[in-house]
Amino acid sequence: MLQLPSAELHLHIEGTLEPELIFELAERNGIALPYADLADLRDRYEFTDLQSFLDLYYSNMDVLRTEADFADITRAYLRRAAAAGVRHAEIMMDPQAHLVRGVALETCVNGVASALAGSEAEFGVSTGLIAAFLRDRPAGEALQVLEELLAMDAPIIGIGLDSAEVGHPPSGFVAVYERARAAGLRRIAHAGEEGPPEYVWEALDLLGVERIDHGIRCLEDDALVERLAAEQVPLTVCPLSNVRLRAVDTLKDHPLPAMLARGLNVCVNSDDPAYFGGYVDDNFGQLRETFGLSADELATLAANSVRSAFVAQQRREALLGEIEDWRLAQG
Ligand SMILES: Nc1ncnc2[nH]cnc12
Ligand SMILES: [Zn+2]
Repeated sequence: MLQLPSAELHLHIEGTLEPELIFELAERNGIALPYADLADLRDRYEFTDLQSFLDLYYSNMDVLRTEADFADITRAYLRRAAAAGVRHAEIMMDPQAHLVRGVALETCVNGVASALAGSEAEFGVSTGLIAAFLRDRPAGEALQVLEELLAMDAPIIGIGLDSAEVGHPPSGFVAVYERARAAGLRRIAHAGEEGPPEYVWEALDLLGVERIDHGIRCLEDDALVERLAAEQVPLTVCPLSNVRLRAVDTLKDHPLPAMLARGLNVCVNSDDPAYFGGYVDDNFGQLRETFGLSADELATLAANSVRSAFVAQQRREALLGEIEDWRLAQG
């Protein structure tokens, strides 16, 4: 296993729900699953686009009911991420996906947060929690949930924007991002995964985001590439996700090498590892195999992740030191 120290900046906690845990939680909560068995569930992990994945992702979340469920899924991710070399994780959660099912905000936030609180001691992984809003639901609902998160003093460091991208541009969420900025929160958004380069421009110019999640379609717009490179805007790229959601045909066709060649600030992430065939070490490993990346190039990708993290300077420097030690140890 490739144990490159890195920061994982693009990870949906609900996307770490492994098939075995789905069955375990269903039994614990007395829920009848619409699958005959594990094999039947696994057979459904074939996606044609983002929406075909989202349908299964939202459906499987139904097993998450109690604070303990949210704590367990988070602890399972942290254990696996630590084994993958992740030393800092900024974790998105989708509060609206739980609220619409009748699960209280406190239940999901406190469950995830309780696991994160013990993460450094238990797994050596520092963490941050990011509330992501669903762009295919009304912006007014997102603003109301943000107000509730602020009122309950939820331990979030920032906000994000995810779910079905095409037809739901960032421009609809200006008020949400303005409120987050005023509250001192960090701001990121998915853009340019399936959506056009215009959505990346909007995320930067209208929402004031500090990082772009995915951003791979920026390559269709030279002026945008120049802007992203000049400002070194972090792009949290998820190679195995892009293959499984058919944004690219195969990993060989992935634009990551082209993005690096254009001087973009790219890092590697797993997005929804339980659904896309791998955690961050699998992403690094398959990139290395496919593109013949050198230890120096892998270390650059890892250093990009640490430099792009919302983390204290002292922690950042310690992690950069670990990456340099890893690079030197590769010979
Ligand atoms: N890859 C992805 N794109 C948009 N929304 C998501 N929610 C979970 N994973 C996502
Ligand atoms: Zn994502």
